[in-house]
Amino acid sequence: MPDGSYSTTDPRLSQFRVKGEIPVPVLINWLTVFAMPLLLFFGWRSSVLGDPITPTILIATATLLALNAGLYGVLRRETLHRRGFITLITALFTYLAVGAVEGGSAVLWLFAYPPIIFYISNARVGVRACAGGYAALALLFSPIGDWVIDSPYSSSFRLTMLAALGFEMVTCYILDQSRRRSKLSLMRLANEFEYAAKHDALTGLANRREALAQLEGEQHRYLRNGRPFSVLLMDVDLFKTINDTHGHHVGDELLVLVADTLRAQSRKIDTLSRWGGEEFLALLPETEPEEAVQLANRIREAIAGASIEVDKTPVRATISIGVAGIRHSESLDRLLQRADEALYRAKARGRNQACIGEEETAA
Ligand SMILES: Nc1nc2c(ncn2[C@@H]2O[C@H](COP(=O)(O)OP(=O)(O)OP(=O)(O)O)[C@@H](O)[C@H]2O)c(=O)[nH]1
Repeated sequence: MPDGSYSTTDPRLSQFRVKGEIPVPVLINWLTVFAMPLLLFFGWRSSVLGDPITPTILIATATLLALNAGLYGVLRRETLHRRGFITLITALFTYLAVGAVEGGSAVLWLFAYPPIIFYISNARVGVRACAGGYAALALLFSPIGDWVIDSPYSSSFRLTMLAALGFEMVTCYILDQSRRRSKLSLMRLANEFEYAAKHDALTGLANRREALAQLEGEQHRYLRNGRPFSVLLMDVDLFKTINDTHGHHVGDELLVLVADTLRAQSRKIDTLSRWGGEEFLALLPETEPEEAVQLANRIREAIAGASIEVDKTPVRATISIGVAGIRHSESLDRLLQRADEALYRAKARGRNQACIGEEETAA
């Protein structure tokens, strides 16, 4: 079944991109582009108004924001980019509030902080940044703040600002949680679809399409670095008789038993798949045909020894196996054809046997 472990969701969520969603680095760069003229304009305005510090702060912030974006363009380090941006805007907004820039009205820019911070960082960082910012503003607006700065803020402005900002932060948190939840369910759905597209519903083994994809991957590895691999093509013997005697549902149970036995007998690196109705294919990486035959016999014996109970009577199945190992630069079709021919021979020799391709032994 698909991996449903999404309890620590944030890192995986940020990697999972829903179509149409603005990527965080793109948003940061756009915000930087919009912020630069604003910062330069207000910097110029403050210098005209005779403020000695604000122009320097605003121009320095604009420069650092541009540098942060430029650095991302070169290094492509998303975390660095995001952290740089958060640090710069946090410092800027702190200065706007503490410095009471524009006669104190610049503190209104704080309303831009919660939506940005929740979008570009994970929920934990968003909550911490907003709670920290809110506490700092409450402190600034308290009598303690009045000792520190010559505050231009009226008491009604302070009250409204704190209430409105608190309201906005809570709303942003709720919306962000909802966005994350819907993203999470999309992610689960995508995972389930991907699983269903690659696996057989009855046995849970890889399906034929996935097996072919794995075979192609293994063949590329073989052509690149010469690592051999083998395949086992397996077919349940006289399966029609089992179905006819006990019913289709018992046939299905036996297929599940065969799949479970295959899983128990093979290695982690092997790919097991349901190749067709009662046919299975095992892809055995880094395995010479001789070793593959040994494994095939182990599987065959294990399956012959396993049973399901029908009306208190054990019902068993046996399988026949065709073994083939990749040779020279042959195609996958040829390899599978040789495995099929070997399987045919195993059936012809009386079933419940593993046969290796004849050319294999001669090679
Ligand atoms: N229960 C069940 N039966 C299936 C499934 N898929 C295919 N089959 C049956 O598998 C049987 C395959 O029969 P045959 O191809 O005639 O071969 P066989 O009876 O296994 O005989 P040999 O292969 O010669 O040993 C058919 O009766 C199919 O209906 C499935 O998913 N569930």
